[in-house]
Amino acid sequence: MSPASPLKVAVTGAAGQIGYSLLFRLASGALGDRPVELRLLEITPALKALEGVVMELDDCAFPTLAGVEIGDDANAIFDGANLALLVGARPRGPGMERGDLLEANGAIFTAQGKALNEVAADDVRIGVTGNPANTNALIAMTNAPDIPQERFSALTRLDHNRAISQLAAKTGAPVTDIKKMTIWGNHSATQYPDLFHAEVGGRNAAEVVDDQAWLENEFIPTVAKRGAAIIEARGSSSAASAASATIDAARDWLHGSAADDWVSMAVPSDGSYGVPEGLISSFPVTTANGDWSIVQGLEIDDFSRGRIDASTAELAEERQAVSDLGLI
Ligand SMILES: NC(=O)c1ccc[n+]([C@@H]2O[C@H](COP(=O)([O-])OP(=O)(O)OC[C@H]3O[C@@H](n4cnc5c(N)ncnc54)[C@H](O)[C@@H]3O)[C@@H](O)[C@H]2O)c1
Ligand SMILES: O=C(O)C[C@H](O)C(=O)O
Repeated sequence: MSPASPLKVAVTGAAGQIGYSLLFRLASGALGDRPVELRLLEITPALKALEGVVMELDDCAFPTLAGVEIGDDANAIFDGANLALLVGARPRGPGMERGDLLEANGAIFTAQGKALNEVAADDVRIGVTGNPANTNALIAMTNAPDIPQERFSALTRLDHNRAISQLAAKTGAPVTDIKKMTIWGNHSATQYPDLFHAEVGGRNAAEVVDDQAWLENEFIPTVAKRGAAIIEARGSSSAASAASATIDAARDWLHGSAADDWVSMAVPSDGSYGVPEGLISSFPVTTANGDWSIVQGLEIDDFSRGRIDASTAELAEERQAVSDLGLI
């Protein structure tokens, strides 16, 4: 493919809340100057609403938008996709955990994994935002045996960004001074936002904060339960911030992370840091040339070990549950 040809970006759930923010960012150049062709998948009853969103996209006259195709057939929409952002899924409501969505959303990712396997471009990268994101990514990956496993990831960048923001507020540092944040494990209440390897202005974040009680009783729960707090406040789940994190993750995956930093991505484990192989778990990663690699050699103390193990145990339970449902 020549560099000037449009990047074909497939987005599922395009008529939903996240879609309403995400599409306009993608179309206006958030992934770079290369024109994008949007390929938007929805369920049949939502196509009319999606037509309205496309009218709005047209009305923006974005120079970087090379075309838009919409439809309810995954095999047609994913055809030739270089990037697939799997957002479409039922969101949780008040009082639900993300794991409650496993059965409802599992079937979607089985079918979409199969369709991607059939028709996506050879260089496709697949980012899963729809919840429960890690296990949905596992389902899609397992149902797409011809696509290399490292092309699948699930979104923990929103948690990563939330953690940066909370640490910035605590220390008074600008977000640009905060580096090497890590989210480990599942995009769920068991996730482990790790300050022991993060830096504030080049200094170790846990030492700068020097307050284990804040770290345990405020920082970790605030980040891990932020999704629920937003649902409680807004009456519906995070949308613009989720779209923004989806863009951050895709941009860094395609174009590379900063030399002095790393990002959090949920990727298939190779057994690093004792995370069982094959689980899609969040790790600190660097990205370059469209590939990610897990940052190696970090020391994990007993506190962090316990937190990582708890979240990966939940991922193993989710894997068992979807296996029992015949989805993988
Ligand atoms: N990983 C994260 O950080 C994160 C953050 C926020 C939200 N989410 C999740 O993202 C998902 C979408 O959230 P939302 O607020 O946009 O929800 P929404 O209900 O507003 O939109 C979801 C859209 O998906 C569509 N859809 C359903 N089944 C589909 C299918 N088989 N194919 C294509 N489209 C389909 C629906 O018609 C709907 O338009 C939810 O699962 C939510 O929990 C994840
Ligand atoms: O919490 C949710 O259900 C939505 C999303 O995963 C979030 O973290 O905001």
